[in-house]
Amino acid sequence: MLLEIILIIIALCLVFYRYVTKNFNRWKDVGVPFTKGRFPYGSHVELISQSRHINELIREDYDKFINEDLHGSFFFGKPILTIHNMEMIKHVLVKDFNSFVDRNDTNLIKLFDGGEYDQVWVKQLPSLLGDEWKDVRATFSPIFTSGKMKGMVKFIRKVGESLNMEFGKFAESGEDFELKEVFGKFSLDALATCAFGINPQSFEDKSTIFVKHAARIFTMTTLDNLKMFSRFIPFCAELQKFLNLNAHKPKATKFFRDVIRQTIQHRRETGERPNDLIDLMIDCMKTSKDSEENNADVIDQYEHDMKLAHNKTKLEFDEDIIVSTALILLVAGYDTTGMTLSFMGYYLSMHPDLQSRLQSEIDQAFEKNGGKLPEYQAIQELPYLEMCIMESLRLMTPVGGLMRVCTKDYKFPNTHVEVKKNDVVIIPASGIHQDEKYYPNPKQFNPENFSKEAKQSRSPYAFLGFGQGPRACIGMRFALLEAKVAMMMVLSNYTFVYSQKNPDKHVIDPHSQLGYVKGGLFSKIRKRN
Ligand code: HEM
Repeated sequence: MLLEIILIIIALCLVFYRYVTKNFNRWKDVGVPFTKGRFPYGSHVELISQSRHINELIREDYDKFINEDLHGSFFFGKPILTIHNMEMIKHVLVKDFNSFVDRNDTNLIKLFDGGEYDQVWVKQLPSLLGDEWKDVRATFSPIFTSGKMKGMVKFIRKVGESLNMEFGKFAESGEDFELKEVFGKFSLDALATCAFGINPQSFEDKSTIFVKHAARIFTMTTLDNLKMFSRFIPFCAELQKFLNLNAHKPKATKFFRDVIRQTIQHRRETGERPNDLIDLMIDCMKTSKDSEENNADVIDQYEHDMKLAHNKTKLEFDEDIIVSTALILLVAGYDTTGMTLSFMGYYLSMHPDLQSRLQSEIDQAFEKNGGKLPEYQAIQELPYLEMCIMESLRLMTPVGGLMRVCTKDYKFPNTHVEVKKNDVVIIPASGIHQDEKYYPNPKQFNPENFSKEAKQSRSPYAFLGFGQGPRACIGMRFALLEAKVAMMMVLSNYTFVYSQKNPDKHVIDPHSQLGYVKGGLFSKIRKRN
């Protein structure tokens, strides 16, 4: 009996070994340069051991193959194709988008698919597939038109006042402070106010239940990783779903689901309508006129590329789609925006001359509006402010690699390169953003990289901070508005001053979901005269 058991275990191990390694010759066979795969993790054990951040690995691999059009690697047994060539990137993200609609393949989606609370995550925009994604994206895109964003300024300004009060305390004490701790609170409160109808008041009290559950959502423990990756083991995902087991922070997920359901119910019962993102989402569920609004809003090539040509197949969703969407707006927007503001504060503290140029632009805008924060349109007309935000995003890119899955076999035009259905394609944003072909002195903070002339002189696909094409960041306008309002309110009153507490060398914290700096980024702040 013992012998039979040992033989069965050996046979299972061999099957598993074969299952993982069966594609390890894939890139060699088609003549694509690649990083070798090793059993069981693929090309980068650091991703499993969590000793390096993916953004750094993407950048290093890009540099290793910098003169190539593309390179291959493996994640566990999955072949990954990383594309460097701008024309090929354009095909994946925009021109032949219909062959690369999804961000996950049906296997990767298993990571999210479990019990009742995991379902909230499976239904989210970033994970949805094919036509279902198109339906949801087309339904909710209208909430981010510039017309709708105008109405958000009042909510963001209110949270900006708390941000200024917090900075006032640091200016008085002269203390060094960690930038993301402060900007994170701003970003959380701004998003929660707009997407959940609740101001968590993070500046006043760190221990509110909303803040605690949000902190849990943004933390990934080793146990979380184990639960999630266990779903790669054959039949494990199906079993967990059958047993209603949840891998994605069920307590916090339940909390947010209940909050949003209660808010929707309250609005329905009372007719209250502050016109925040929740109201706009509820409206979107009722109307199908979104495409007209989108068209009216197209302003440049980026927006043009982002347009999704799709006739919705399913106009009615249940309320859970609002729950999932509100939660993903919080998750996708919180850290990205908090980090971007932190990087910007850090770079401005390092470059007092650039900071004072930005302050002059902002001061003039306030003066023109009688000392008050300008209206939406005037905020959009501050070029240097946007240049500084984009340059911060270029140098410290929160989403270091854009992911697409090939949804039908595809051959890149005028090349011999073919990708098969279910192959994963990565666009290495963190590598491209530091390539001197596109950005001279790429390690230097230089907002001039985003002057009109500089932008015209390089491919539009050389900047991928918000992604590109129909699957680009849906919240870009909201994020930029949030960042602009925050910086205008802060810089009109205060000046960032470089802190000696900053690390000499930036290492990206492998435990941060997006690429934030290990140990944090510090600044001091001084009240302006
Ligand atoms: C500076 C802040 C932000 C940055 C840098 C950022 C960046 C990105 C990037 C790179 C993507 C992937 C795009 C692609 O694959 O082509 C993305 C997707 C997404 N972002 Fe953002 N984002 C930010 C803020 C926000 C905000 C504030 C929201 C919501 C209000 C948001 C919601 C989303 C959603 C829902 C997706 C998935 C879109 C889809 O799959 O259709 N993001 N974001």
